[in-house]
Amino acid sequence: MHKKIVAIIGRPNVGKSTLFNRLAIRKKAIVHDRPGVTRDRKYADAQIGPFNFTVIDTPGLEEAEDEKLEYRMMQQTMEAILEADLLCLVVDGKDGVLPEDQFFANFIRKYNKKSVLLVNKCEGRFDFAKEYYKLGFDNIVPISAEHGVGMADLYDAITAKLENEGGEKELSDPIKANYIQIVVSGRPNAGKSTFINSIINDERLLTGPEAGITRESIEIDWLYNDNKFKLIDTAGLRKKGTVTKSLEKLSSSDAINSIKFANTVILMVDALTPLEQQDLNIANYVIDQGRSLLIVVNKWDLIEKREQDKFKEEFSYKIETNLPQVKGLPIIFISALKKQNINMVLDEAIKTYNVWNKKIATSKLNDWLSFALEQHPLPLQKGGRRVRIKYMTQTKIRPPTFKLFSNNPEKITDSYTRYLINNLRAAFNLPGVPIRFIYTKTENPYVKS
Ligand SMILES: Nc1nc2c(ncn2[C@@H]2O[C@H](COP(=O)(O)OP(=O)(O)OP(=O)(O)O)[C@@H](O)[C@H]2O)c(=O)[nH]1
Ligand SMILES: Nc1nc2c(ncn2[C@@H]2O[C@H](COP(=O)(O)OP(=O)(O)OP(=O)(O)O)[C@@H](O)[C@H]2O)c(=O)[nH]1
Repeated sequence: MHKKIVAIIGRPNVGKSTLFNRLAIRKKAIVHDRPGVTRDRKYADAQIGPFNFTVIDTPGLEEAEDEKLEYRMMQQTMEAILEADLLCLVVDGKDGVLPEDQFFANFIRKYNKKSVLLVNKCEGRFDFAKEYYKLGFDNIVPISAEHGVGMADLYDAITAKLENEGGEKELSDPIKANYIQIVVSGRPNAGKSTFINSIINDERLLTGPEAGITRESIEIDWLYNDNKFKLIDTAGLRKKGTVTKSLEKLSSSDAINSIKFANTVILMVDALTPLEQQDLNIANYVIDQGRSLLIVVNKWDLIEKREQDKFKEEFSYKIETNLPQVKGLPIIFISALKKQNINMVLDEAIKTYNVWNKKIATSKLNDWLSFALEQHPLPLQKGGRRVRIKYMTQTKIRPPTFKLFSNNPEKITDSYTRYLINNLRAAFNLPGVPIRFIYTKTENPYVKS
C-alpha cells in the first residue's frame, strides 16, 4: 500500500508553501510574500498528528496562456492533481472568495478527486467561512498555516477523506482512541509536573523550584472512575519578546504541538503570579485551536485564608473580561503539593470534555433560534430590508460548530454573533468551550427580505 499523497493547490500567495513547511517532516519550501515563488512541484514526507503521508507543494495556479511560464507552472499543478489521493485547495481567508477561487474550484472538480477546502490566514477568527460554501466543497477547514491553527481539524478532514484506504495511520491513534487527552500547560514553575504526580500518587515526573525542568511533553495513562485519561505534562511556556510576536516563538514547540491535538487543555496558573499576559496568550491559543479549556489556579496553600474569597472574585472577573469568547470557563483552585482539590480538576475535565463533544438536535436549535431572533431582532438595513437567519444546524463537534443560513450573511455584525453565541451557550449549557458559527448565504423565495 503506497503512502497517501496530498497535493496542496491554490492561487499564488495564499500560503501553500507555508502549509507545506508545517506538514513536511524535513524538506522545506521557501516562503515569500511575492506571488509565484514556487515554480516546480515539491515533495516531502509529511505528518499530521499520527498520520504519515506524502505532501506535494505546487506552483500557484493562474489562468494562463500557452508557452508562458504560468502555463508551465499550471502543467506542474495538473501533474500533482493527477498523482494525488487528496487535493487541498487553499484560499486566502483575508481576501474572501475571488473569481479565481471559483475558477479553480470548478477546475479541480473535473478531476473527480477527493478534496477539501482550506481557508488559510484565519488566525484569531471563527466566522471564517461565511462565503466559502459557494465554492461547493463539503468539507471546509479554517486554518492558519503560519501560526499552526486548525491542525487538529485538518487532521480530521484528511483522515476522514482517506479513511478505509489503508493509509499509514498507526493503530494506536491517540486522537481517535477512546480516552481523554488532557494537556497540562502553563508558564514555567506553575506546578504542572507536581500536579500530575499528585494525580498518580507517584513522584514520576521531575519537579523542582528551578523554572524549565520539563523539556518535552511526557504522556502518562491514567484510569479515573472508569475514564481513561492520557495526561500530558508539557514544558513551561515562557514569554519571548513582545506579546504581539508570533506564538511560534514561545519557547517550546513540543508543548504547542501537544496543545494542538489535545482534547482538554488545563492552563495551570501560579497563584503567586496570577494571570500574566502569557497566561492569556496560552489561553487564547488553546481557544483558537478549538480545544476545550480549564483554568487551574495552583499553590492555593500559599494564599492566606482571609484573602481567598477576594482573590477568587477578582480572578474570575479578570478571566471573564479577558476571555469573553468562552464565557463560563471552569476555574478550579488547588494545591498540587498538598493534594487539595485534585480530583475536582479531573471531574471538571470530564464535564468540559462532554460539553466539547455535545451534539444538539437540529429541531431544538431552530426552536431556540426563532426565540433568540425574536428577543433581539436583527437590525433593519437601509431601505427597510431586514437581514434574516432562517435556519441552523450543528455541523461538527469538538468544538461545537454551527452552520447558519442567512439571506445576507455579510450584514450580520460581530456583536450580533456574540449575542447569539452567548445566548446559545446559556440555553444549551455549553460553558467554557469555543463555539464556532459559520454563516452561509441562502435564497428562499418564500421569505421576503
Ligand atoms: N496572516 C497569515 N499569513 C500567512 C499565513 N500563511 C502564509 N502567510 C503569508 O502569506 C504569504 C505567502 O505565503 P506562501 O506560503 O509563500 O504562499 P504560496 O501560496 O506558497 O505562494 P506561491 O509560491 O506564490 O504560490 C507569506 O507572506 C506568508 O507569510 C497565515 O496563516 N496567516
Ligand atoms: N506551595 C506550593 N508549591 C508548589 C505547588 N505545586 C508545585 N509547587 C512547587 O513549585 C515548584 C515548581 O513545580 P513543578 O511541578 O516543577 O512546576 P512545572 O510547572 O512542572 O515547571 P516547569 O517544568 O519548569 O515548567 C516546585 O518547587 C514545587 O514544589 C503547590 O501547590 N504549593
